Parts: sequence; C-alpha cells; structure tokens
Amino acid sequence: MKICIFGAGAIGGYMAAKLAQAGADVSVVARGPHLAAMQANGLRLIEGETDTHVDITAEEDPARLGPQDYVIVTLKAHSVPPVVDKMQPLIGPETTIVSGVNGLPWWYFHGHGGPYEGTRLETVDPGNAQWDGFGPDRVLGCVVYPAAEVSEPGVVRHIEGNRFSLGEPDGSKSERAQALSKALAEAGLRAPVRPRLRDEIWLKLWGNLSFNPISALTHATLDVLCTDDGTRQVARAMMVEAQQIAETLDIKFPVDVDRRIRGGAEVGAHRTSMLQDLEAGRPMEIDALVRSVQELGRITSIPTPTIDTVLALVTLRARVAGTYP
Ligand SMILES: NC(=O)C1=CN([C@@H]2O[C@H](COP(=O)(O)OP(=O)(O)OC[C@H]3O[C@@H](n4cnc5c(N)ncnc54)[C@H](OP(=O)(O)O)[C@@H]3O)[C@@H](O)[C@H]2O)C=CC1
Ligand SMILES: CC(C)(CO)C(=O)C(=O)O
Repeated sequence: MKICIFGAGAIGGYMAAKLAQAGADVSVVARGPHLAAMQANGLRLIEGETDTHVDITAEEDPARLGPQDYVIVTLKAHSVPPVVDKMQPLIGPETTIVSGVNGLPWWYFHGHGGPYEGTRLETVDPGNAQWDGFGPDRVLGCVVYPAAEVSEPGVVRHIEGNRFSLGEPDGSKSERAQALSKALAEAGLRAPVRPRLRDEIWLKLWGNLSFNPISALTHATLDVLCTDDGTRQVARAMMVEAQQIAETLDIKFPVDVDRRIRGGAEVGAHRTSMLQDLEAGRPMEIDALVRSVQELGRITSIPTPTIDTVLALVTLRARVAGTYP
C-alpha cells in the first residue's frame, strides 16, 4: 500500500513518522527548510520522553513519487485549492484522497442524501477546484484529533492524542477505509471507521468556529475565553446558531453547548491554532472554520448574526495583518 502525505508539517509529519517507523511504504511532499532538513537528516519525532528518527522519502515535486493508493492531505485548508493541479501525478484510477484538514470539508454534501446532496461550498472550495480536480468519489473523510507542532525544520513534536477518525461520505464501511484504518493502527494510531463522521466534524467545528476567532481577536487562551463571562456568551451564541444549522442537516451532538464550552476550558492555557497563526504572521483558517458555517446558514436559511459579527471582525483583523485578501 503506497501512501503519500501531502503537506507533511505538524500533523502530516507525525503521521508520516509513525507510518514509516512501522515499515509502511510512505512518502511525503513538503517544501522549504523543513523539506531540506528531512531530505538531509530524515524526520525526527519527539513524543514525550521518546525521541526517534526515521529516514523518509521527501519531495517537493509529486511527479517524482507517482500514483498512490492513498494521498493524505494535511495542508492548512486554504492551501489545498492552489495545489490541486500539482497533486495530479499522485492520483491514479484507484487513488483514495484522505482529507485531514480542519473545518467544514469541501465534500460535505457528497453522499449526504436529501435536498442538499451535491451542494458545493464556495467558501472552502472556491471555483470547485477540489470537487472537479479530485472528484468527490475519491474522498475518505478524516477528523484529526492529535496536537503536534514543527518545532524546528525536520523535527515534529507530538503534544497529545493519536486518533484520526475516518469515514466515508455515505457512511459505508468500505474496504478502502478499513484497509487504511488497519495501516494506521499498525503504526500505533487510532483510526476508527465511523458511520456518521459528520457528527464528529461538527463537534470539533463547534469549538473551532467560536473559540478560534475569539482567541485571535482577544489573544486570550482557551481557559480564559471559555470562562470570561463576556466571551463565553459570544462563543455560546455562535455555537447555538451553528447547532441550529447542523441539526437542520440531521447532525446529532453528543453533548450540550455548555458541556462543550467547559471541555474547551478544561484544555487549559492553550493558544488556539488561529491565534498561533496570527502571531506567526501566517494566514488563519477563517474560511474553513467560520465563513463556511455562515455559508451553510445562508444555504439552510438560518440567520447567523453573532457568527456574522465575529467573522467580520476576524476577517478585518487578518486583512490588517496582511494575511487575508
Ligand atoms: N497542528 C495541530 O495540532 C493540529 C492541526 N489540525 C489541522 O490539520 C491541518 C494541518 O495542520 P498543521 O499540520 O498544523 O499545519 P502545518 O502548517 O504544520 O503543515 C502543513 C505543511 O504543508 C506545507 N505546505 C504548504 N503548502 C505546500 C505546498 N504547496 N507544497 C508542499 N508543502 C506545502 C507547509 O509548509 P510551510 O510551513 O512552508 O507553509 C507545512 O509544512 C490543518 O487543517 C489544521 O487545522 C488539526 C488538529 C490539530
Ligand atoms: C481550540 C482547539 C483546541 C479546539 O477548538 C483547536 O482545535 C485549535 O486550536 O484549533
């Protein structure tokens, strides 16, 4: 089974290192100093007290790797549409594309059923680049739970978690999903195949939608913004709007909104990924985490006044930082 991880930064690098250590046929596509370090010295993974090193095939040009059984995409959401053409040499007739990206996935309404079946989402797939360039039938969904970072070029530091939930858009327990689940399990990762992956997508998105932009606007850590009276109410209002949209789309939340906010607070003094991106001068995943939910509100005719307000503020914040068009 040939697996290529496209965008092997924090999450992709963690997966790649675990798969390579387990003897899987895995390669990575990367760029810049991180790529140069992996090519020169291999990939180093620091997990708690364990510090390992593995040689890995790392390329900038996918054409040097050829067609794969699985391409696992672990880019930031906004980085995917521009590389659809570049990824084509990795894609053969049987290639499965695994979308390990936060936020609402571009394939959301593929295999969804009902009146919204096949609806395209402009906020996460402008111009249908992924829908047309990959084809939704190739896609296997994935919700990424671990936290990791590239601590220096060629070095990935795992912070916590090892679960990558997988799920077919139509909820079936396909052979391709089970085969990848097995390969990831052999690498020491948990990869259950879920019949209702969209429920998990929403449970994660619920927090990212609200906590992440509020943290970018306030520079507060999760424990603070989830317990401060004012920001907790803003987050809660955004989450209630999102819940109305999600439930219209037949999503089932296993916890209520206040439990979810308490869960955020319990993570502790964490700087959300959006705050980390803002502080590092990188683009934030505003479209995939926030604007996509506003788009779903428009599609389902559900008003999103609080989401609209926070989205306007964080968009302007990004523009002022020079990281959003
Ligand atoms: N990190 C975490 O703890 C978690 C992340 N996630 C999600 O996982 C996804 C990936 O995040 P994360 O791993 O943190 O992101 P990273 O930025 O660490 O990794 C993405 C990598 O892709 C590289 N890249 C970007 N464009 C290209 C290109 N055209 N060709 C080759 N390489 C490219 C980036 O290089 P460069 O640095 O040069 O841009 C970077 O090394 C995101 O959606 C994120 O929200 C989910 C849960 C936790
Ligand atoms: C904030 C958190 C932990 C969950 O919403 C997260 O996933 C992020 O930092 O992006």
